[in-house]
Amino acid sequence: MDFFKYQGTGNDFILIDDREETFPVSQDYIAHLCHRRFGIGADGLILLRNHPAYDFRMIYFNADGAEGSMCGNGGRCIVRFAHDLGLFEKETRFLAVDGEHQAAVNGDEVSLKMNDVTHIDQQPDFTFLNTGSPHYVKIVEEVEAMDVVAEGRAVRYSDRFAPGGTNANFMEPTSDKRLFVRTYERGVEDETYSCGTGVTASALVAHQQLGMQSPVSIQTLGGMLRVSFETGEAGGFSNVYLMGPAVRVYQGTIKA
Ligand SMILES: N[C@H](CCC[C@H](N)C(=O)O)C(=O)O
Repeated sequence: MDFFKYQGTGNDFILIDDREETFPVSQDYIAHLCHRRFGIGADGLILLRNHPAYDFRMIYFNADGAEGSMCGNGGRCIVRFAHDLGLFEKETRFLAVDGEHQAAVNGDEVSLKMNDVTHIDQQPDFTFLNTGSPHYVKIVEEVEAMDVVAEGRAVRYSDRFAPGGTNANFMEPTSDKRLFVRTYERGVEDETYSCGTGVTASALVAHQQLGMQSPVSIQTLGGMLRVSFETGEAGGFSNVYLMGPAVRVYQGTIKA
């Protein structure tokens, strides 16, 4: 079976063209393929399937092999993959676990429209919101020096977010238009180099809490992303876009 490897700001994914629907979906098998020692190695695996009403359908699995909620960087990578497969030229519409997404390719950049965000749970020392996946966002100082794995894991497994858990983002404003964000990802159970839905959540929190204006630039361990948005009804957000590079890095064959 052929596979392709893509990455978007260092969030890396195995992409499979599964339009024939022959991929043997099983949690153990997907976890094995994503394993960085025994497998190909990736933060997640994504199947591209046909859909009668859309250019394609995205089915996303976290590195632990379980089907995940929406993945923003994975969404940008599958758009690049569909473009490489010749499924569209400049703009596309596809279906993911959280509904319809529009996207566009422009050189190395892929811009992905995210779902509107209506409900934001503002607590005294953190914010919780869903940008396709659940995200805890905390504003911190010296994010580069933090132990993101230890602190993120404590949040992820805390009673507050049981039983589903959450992704955990730690963000530091570095100018009036810029953030540095680090993310502990549930389902990978580690810090990743970048998390698209997490960066999106962080930008919206930066607007709400710090008055940061769209577009917000976000530095991650794996590179720069941008998020643009409009403020909607009753404190919500609409026309939310996640933008940044997404590229193919190699291709190969999975041993039968
Ligand atoms: N890396 C992803 C997030 C995956 C979500 C996953 N960790 C979950 O909560 O199921 C992103 O770029 O948005």
